[in-house]
Amino acid sequence: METLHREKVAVMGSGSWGTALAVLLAENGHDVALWSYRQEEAEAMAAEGENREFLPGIAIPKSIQITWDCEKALTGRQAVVLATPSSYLRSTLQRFKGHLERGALLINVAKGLEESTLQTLGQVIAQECPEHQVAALSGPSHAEEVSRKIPTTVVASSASRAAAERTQGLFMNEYFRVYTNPDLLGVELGGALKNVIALAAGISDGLGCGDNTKAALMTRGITEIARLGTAMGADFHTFNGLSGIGDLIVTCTSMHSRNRRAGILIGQGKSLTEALGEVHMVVEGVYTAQAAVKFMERYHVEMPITRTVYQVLYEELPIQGVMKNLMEREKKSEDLSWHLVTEHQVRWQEER
Ligand SMILES: NC(=O)C1=CN([C@@H]2O[C@H](COP(=O)(O)OP(=O)(O)OC[C@H]3O[C@@H](n4cnc5c(N)ncnc54)[C@H](OP(=O)(O)O)[C@@H]3O)[C@@H](O)[C@H]2O)C=CC1
Ligand SMILES: O=C(CO)COP(=O)(O)O
Repeated sequence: METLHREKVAVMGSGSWGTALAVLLAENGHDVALWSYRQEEAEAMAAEGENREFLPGIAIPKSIQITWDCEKALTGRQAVVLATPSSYLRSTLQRFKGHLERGALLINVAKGLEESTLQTLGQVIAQECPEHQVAALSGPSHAEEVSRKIPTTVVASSASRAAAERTQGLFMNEYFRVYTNPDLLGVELGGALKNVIALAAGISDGLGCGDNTKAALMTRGITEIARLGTAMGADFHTFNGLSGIGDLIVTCTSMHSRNRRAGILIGQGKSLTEALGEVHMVVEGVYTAQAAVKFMERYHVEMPITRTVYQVLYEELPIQGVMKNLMEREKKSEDLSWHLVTEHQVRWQEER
């Protein structure tokens, strides 16, 4: 592996993902500050050398400066990793943007959509910090595995090639392989929307359905994600990549997935509140489902799995009705190539 360019990096958010990435960046030789929004959390991590609540068993190197003081975390740092849950991204940015260094690169690692504005997280960041370049790091990557150096691949995406390549260079090492991808919108949408499909996969497991059902949910799930994504202007091919189908596979199959675990509990008959309490960590799909329903209405696309999850979470669709809802819809054609579908349909029309 080529020698790394050492940078001063701030990781803003000390949940499981922020902590795992801070450890990875420090191991890559960077000078890292890890910011927690709560003083007690920062002090506990500093005293224990570990994030016992969100990433137990992983030693936090002493070289990492753990702090709850935004100014301390950001002063002199030219790369800033945004690792808070998506619902707190805007408020966190508003709290600390005054302390950002001029020209600092902002790298979002959260996965979600802002329901109140129907913006992607990249758009939220660009709106709050218009002077800064924005990148995203996304893909199949559970913190529990990355922090144990289990081989993992992700993508670094930005409208700016230089920003994507800089992000790639910051994170890449022998167990964490980073590809670049220029389609920031597609990368963000894949990362956010797969969480709703993972809730469906969990519900299916909780209901006692089988592998056939899971395969169906994953395949039709990526189809509906791509349908919305391409309607919004994302590149169809991105959904075949790590931040699309790759992340969907890991989230729908792994016991590390909080979305899948919450889905299993709901499928077993627990209420949303009970499921969230039991999982304890952030279950992004619960919030993304609300935004996704608004997006599908705005872009006039059908997303039956996402809509069904929304109905279970917010409209009291009985859990026994989930499969009926999906299986007994009207007959359909398996529309796979969104960029070609019009051409095929025209040909079919001509054949009639
Ligand atoms: N974990 C993973 O494997 C991966 C996560 N992600 C994404 O990373 C993002 C962060 O998730 P993750 O690290 O897993 O979250 P966790 O559930 O592990 O931790 C959530 C963190 O958010 C903190 N928090 C709570 N309220 C606020 C607030 N008002 N402002 C700021 N922070 C707050 C919590 O602190 P408190 O102790 O007070 O509750 C806690 O530190 C999510 O979007 C997730 O989808 C992406 C890839 C992998
Ligand atoms: O995005 C993730 C892995 O890539 C984390 O997924 P969960 O939030 O479902 O745990």
